Amino acid sequence: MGSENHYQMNMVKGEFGYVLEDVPNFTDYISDLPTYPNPLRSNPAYSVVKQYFVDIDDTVPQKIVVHKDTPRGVHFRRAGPRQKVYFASDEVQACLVTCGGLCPGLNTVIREIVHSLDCMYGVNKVLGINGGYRGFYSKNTITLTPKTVNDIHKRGGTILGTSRGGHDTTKIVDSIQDRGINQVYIIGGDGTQKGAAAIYEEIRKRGLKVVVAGIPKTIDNDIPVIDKSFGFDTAVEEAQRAINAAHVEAESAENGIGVVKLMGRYSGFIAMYATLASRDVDCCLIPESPFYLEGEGGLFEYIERCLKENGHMVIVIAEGAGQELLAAKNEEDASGNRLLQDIGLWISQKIKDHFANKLKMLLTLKYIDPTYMIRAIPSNASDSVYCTLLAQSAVHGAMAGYTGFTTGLVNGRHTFIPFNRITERQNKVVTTDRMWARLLSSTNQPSFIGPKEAAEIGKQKKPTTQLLDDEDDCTDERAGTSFMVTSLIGCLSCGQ
Ligand SMILES: Nc1ncnc2c1ncn2[C@@H]1O[C@H](COP(=O)(O)OP(=O)(O)O)[C@@H](O)[C@H]1O
Ligand SMILES: O=P(O)(O)OC[C@H]1O[C@](O)(COP(=O)(O)O)[C@@H](O)[C@@H]1O
Ligand SMILES: [Mg+2]
Repeated sequence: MGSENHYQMNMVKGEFGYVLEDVPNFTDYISDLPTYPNPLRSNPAYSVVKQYFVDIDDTVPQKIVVHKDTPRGVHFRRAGPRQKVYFASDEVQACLVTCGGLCPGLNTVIREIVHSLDCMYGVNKVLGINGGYRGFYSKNTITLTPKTVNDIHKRGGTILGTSRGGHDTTKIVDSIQDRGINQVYIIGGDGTQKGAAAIYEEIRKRGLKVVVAGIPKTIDNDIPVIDKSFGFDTAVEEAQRAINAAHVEAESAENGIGVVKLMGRYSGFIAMYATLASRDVDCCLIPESPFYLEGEGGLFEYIERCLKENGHMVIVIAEGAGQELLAAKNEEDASGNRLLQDIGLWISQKIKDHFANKLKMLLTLKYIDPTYMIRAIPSNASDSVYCTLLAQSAVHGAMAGYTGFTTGLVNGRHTFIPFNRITERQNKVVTTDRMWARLLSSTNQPSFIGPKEAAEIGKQKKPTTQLLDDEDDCTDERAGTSFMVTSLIGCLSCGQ
């Protein structure tokens, strides 16, 4: 076994190409810390469970489809309770913060962290940071108890409030130190996890016994490595209501077109899965698949054909799709995310103009943008269970002295993932994978790829049985996953 230590990740190499991308632990930078038996040993609910504690050597492979001669590949540390913990119950002062855009399930995660700390580890000092990162140094905290958070999972949004921008590492860590906080739970997306990594690094530089644990939140499902993010199922489900409405409107009019814009700044997962689930959608446009309007194989030609054949059609468009067709806005939000133009409005106008002016064809187009209605609802049943497990994993990891990690589901198993793995790239729909092919075959829409490009892609294609070794690689089975979308159609990221 060889090992390399970095601030954000400990890399352990074993036989047959085994690699463990391990998360940091207090023991990496603080010596002689006392440990305590895990209080769960005497918890009546859990003490009867056989093998309740996770073995120190348990790891989860990122790639689970293998050939007999393929290297074992990258593994992540399995989440779950450990025999020993690094905190006495009354020593813990925890805090929670939610950052970035809203997502169904935020309140569920908050509730479950507070409840897990209390019921599993006897921890009852938990603070809520108000209004995202800037709340650490500019707002009062709120006390969170099992009683005060008991019903919050039934509400959308976050009881703590959230914000973009305002990340000031020094001020945040000063505030953590001043308040005597030693467990920081940070719930947020890619930007938030980058901020969490910076906080962890500063804490480590100062040599503090303070855990930084991330819980990945992204309604767009744009965080890599994990099977999927909480709130995603809920968003796909809620999007059905908008698509149904668009379909009803379109079907009821002569040459009716329903256009629905769904979230997805850089990744079209919600649009793709909402389309696959609905079966009423005739065209799905996502950021990863550029499209064009005019000419052979273009969108206008396809719309004309749909209207001739069916008398109506439904188009789903992700908010980040086709941005290259619009004049760039060159504006950013407070977190540095590029502000997008309203592609739904733009495309609706283009379609109307084309059919009125060029084809002299009468059509009725209705445009629906349900973005904030979808984001604001509470998590559905499947996401709520997922939120609970993520929260419990974060608490188990923190109590066991792990830090600088994000909890996440990898191949249906809960794991601790180093921050840099989560923040180094974005998860995107791979349009050369099977899931996008399934979508194209279900809608019958054009691929918007010219014959020349298709030939190029064909040339690049690896043999179908070859296992992919690149980082976008994914696996066929989501072992043990009972989630609606994943278990029905396969892996969210690669479409297998
Ligand atoms: N590179 C970064 N370094 C430190 N903090 C960041 C970084 N990017 C974003 N943040 C902070 O993370 C928070 C949330 O980021 P944002 O991009 O709005 O949402 P999300 O986390 O959902 O992607 C903001 O407070 C922002 O200032
Ligand atoms: O209007 P806001 O709050 O800036 O949010 C809009 C953005 O939020 C999102 O829902 C996701 O944002 P996050 O980066 O916070 O996860 C995007 O789909 C959308 O572009
Ligand atoms: Mg983001």
